Amino acid sequence: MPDPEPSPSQSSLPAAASGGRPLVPSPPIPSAVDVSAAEVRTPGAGLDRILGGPSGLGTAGLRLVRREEPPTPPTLPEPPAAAAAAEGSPIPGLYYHPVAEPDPVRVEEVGRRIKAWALDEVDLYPEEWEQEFDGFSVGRYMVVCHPDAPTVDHLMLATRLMVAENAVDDCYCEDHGGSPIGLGGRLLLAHTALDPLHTTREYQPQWTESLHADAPRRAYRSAMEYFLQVASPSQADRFRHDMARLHMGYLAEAAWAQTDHVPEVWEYLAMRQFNNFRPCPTITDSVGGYELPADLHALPAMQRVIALAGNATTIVNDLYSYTKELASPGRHLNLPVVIAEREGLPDREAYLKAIEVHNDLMHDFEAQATALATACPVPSVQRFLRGVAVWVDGNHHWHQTNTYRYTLPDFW
Ligand SMILES: CC(C)=CCC/C(C)=C(\C)COP(=O)(O)OP(=O)(O)O
Ligand SMILES: [Mg+2]
Repeated sequence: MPDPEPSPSQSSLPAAASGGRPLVPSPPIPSAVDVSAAEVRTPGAGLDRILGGPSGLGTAGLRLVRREEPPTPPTLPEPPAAAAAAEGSPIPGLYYHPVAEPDPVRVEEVGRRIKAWALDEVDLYPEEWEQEFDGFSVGRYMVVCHPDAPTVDHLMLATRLMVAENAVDDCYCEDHGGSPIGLGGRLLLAHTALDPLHTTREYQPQWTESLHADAPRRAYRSAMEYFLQVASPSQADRFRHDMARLHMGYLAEAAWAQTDHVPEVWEYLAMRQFNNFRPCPTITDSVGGYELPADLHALPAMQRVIALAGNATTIVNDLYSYTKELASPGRHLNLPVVIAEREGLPDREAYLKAIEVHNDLMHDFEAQATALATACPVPSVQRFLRGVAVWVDGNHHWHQTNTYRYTLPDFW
């Protein structure tokens, strides 16, 4: 992967590991000073065991202190007057953190390279979809979500995967030929582009050929091939697991659409925990050029932080895409729509309640992340938590400023 690297005018993270200040005025990870002990689950005994390392005969070399530490990230920039420059308005009452504008040099380079990949390497879309592809502004999205990526090559890992994930959603599930009918089969076969089929010599070639059969599979296959050049086996496996979660969420949404079923609010939230941005923030270490070890990623406290972060980012999408989804054919479920239907609230009240749900998720995410960062003073954990928090903030920024795609309802 060649990298004519534009000099980043923005980079960050983690405040703790770099000794610098955070790029965004976001939660004080890893300082837990403002979190009441009653609100936060203490990371459990599993953490003590991992931090202590194995204790049996001959295990001294396996202790946590022997882990390779993440590289020190680049120097932090001056905080810009970013929010003022951003297009689009934030949702009134939404709890979020403003971020620095993404480095325009990186945005342009990622935008140039992703278009070349889409057109020349995976033949992603027909000419008529070009405006929509450009309007998605995936370069801006990924640069703002990964300010600590050491190179544009690293950013491209996230960018290709983001485009591929959206191609699957659009072409298999939603408004570019998607349908709930037959979705399970399509998703499973596409999933094999991430998690390969191991079969007999007779059938292997047909499977290999199938990975070129449509744009979603070409995109998944290629994006994963690049990702595997950088990700460790456990990072790759983490990603596959998160993608399986995502596909399960798509299937539940589709099943409800097929029978025009509106789930209860908690059931909708359960579906949306799977049909979720989670696979994007959880590659923050691969994109940052370091690794959160598998046993630390698997900690229940880390899993809770990741789930809360993913849920907050995804409800942000429900809120910003509300009018787009109301205008789409049929009934498109999102949190305000489900609250209105299931709790008998007027649209505006339901929307305002959905904002509160989002804000509660954000506060809980920050409290749990702070508690974990305090309990687990390991540089890769600190940096990963910071990376997830910045992804959450960058995701909000992209939704707020993507006025090509999203418009706020007239509720204020
Ligand atoms: C990038 C990625 C992993 C996406 C998976 C789930 C997904 C498509 C979203 C969380 C976005 O939700 P939605 O389909 O409602 O998107 P738009 O509102 O149409 O932008
Ligand atoms: Mg949406």
